Amino acid sequence: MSLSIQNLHLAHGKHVLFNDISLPAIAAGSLVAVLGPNGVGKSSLVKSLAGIHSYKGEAKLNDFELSSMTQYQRLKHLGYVPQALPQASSLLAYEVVMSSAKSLAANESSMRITEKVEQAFMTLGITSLAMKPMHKLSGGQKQMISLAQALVREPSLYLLDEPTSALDLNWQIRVLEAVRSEVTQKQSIGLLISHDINLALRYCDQIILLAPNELLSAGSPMQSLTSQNIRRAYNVDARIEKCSKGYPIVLVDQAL
Ligand SMILES: Nc1ncnc2c1ncn2[C@@H]1O[C@H](COP(=O)(O)OP(=O)(O)OP(=O)(O)O)[C@@H](O)[C@H]1O
Repeated sequence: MSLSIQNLHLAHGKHVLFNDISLPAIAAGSLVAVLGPNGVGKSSLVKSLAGIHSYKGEAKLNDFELSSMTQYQRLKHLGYVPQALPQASSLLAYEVVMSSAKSLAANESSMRITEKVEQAFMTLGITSLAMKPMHKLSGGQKQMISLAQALVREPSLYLLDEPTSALDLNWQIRVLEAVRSEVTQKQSIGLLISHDINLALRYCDQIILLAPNELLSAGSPMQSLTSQNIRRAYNVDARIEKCSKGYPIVLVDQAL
């Protein structure tokens, strides 16, 4: 499986976000960070791939043009986790994840669906939330249920719009380790929008770095996140160092 994006043009009416962006092919098993400053078009890019906004150009999962997919094919192949948290309701978290699993599973036994739902809660380490009503969950807990709704459908392509923005330090690591291992084990592909460069450096194979109207770089984390590129994208002076555990980290010296 691979994701290919060629000559992509994204706009909201007359407001052009990107013109003619092409990326190196993204292979199965890759987790790819989409980074860049506020308002640059990260969510718009992912929403376009998810079928929420239109695009011009080519965005293919294998040979399948994403914009030509039916609603059912999108449900089957794409795991979109939006920035917005799921709605508060009296439904149990378990029921919310179950309904996501059932939306696809016409040919699966109810025992198999139940196994998948339980597995999604276990993968994320959130079984203690399963029997809680959605309106009693915190923001971060709701965010994890939103991710469980995507995981349970075992998509080929995850489109994750800041999936750890509401999570504390411990849960950010646990959730990203779960996503990383899911993508590797199932040989799916993940696009992960984030403002946390250090998490992206730690968990992603590739980084797409965006600046206004421009793809600054797309490649390995160390290729993409040079001081020069970070400066151009975010207007800050920054250094890439290694922490005592050997992970690369970005240290910001000052905003310019
Ligand atoms: N539905 C829409 N209609 C018109 N303009 C939009 C729409 N959605 C987003 N925009 C505009 O497109 C630009 C990119 O927005 P987008 O949400 O994609 O940015 P982003 O990089 O994800 O930002 P952030 O990091 O702040 O979440 C912004 O200028 C925004 O105002």
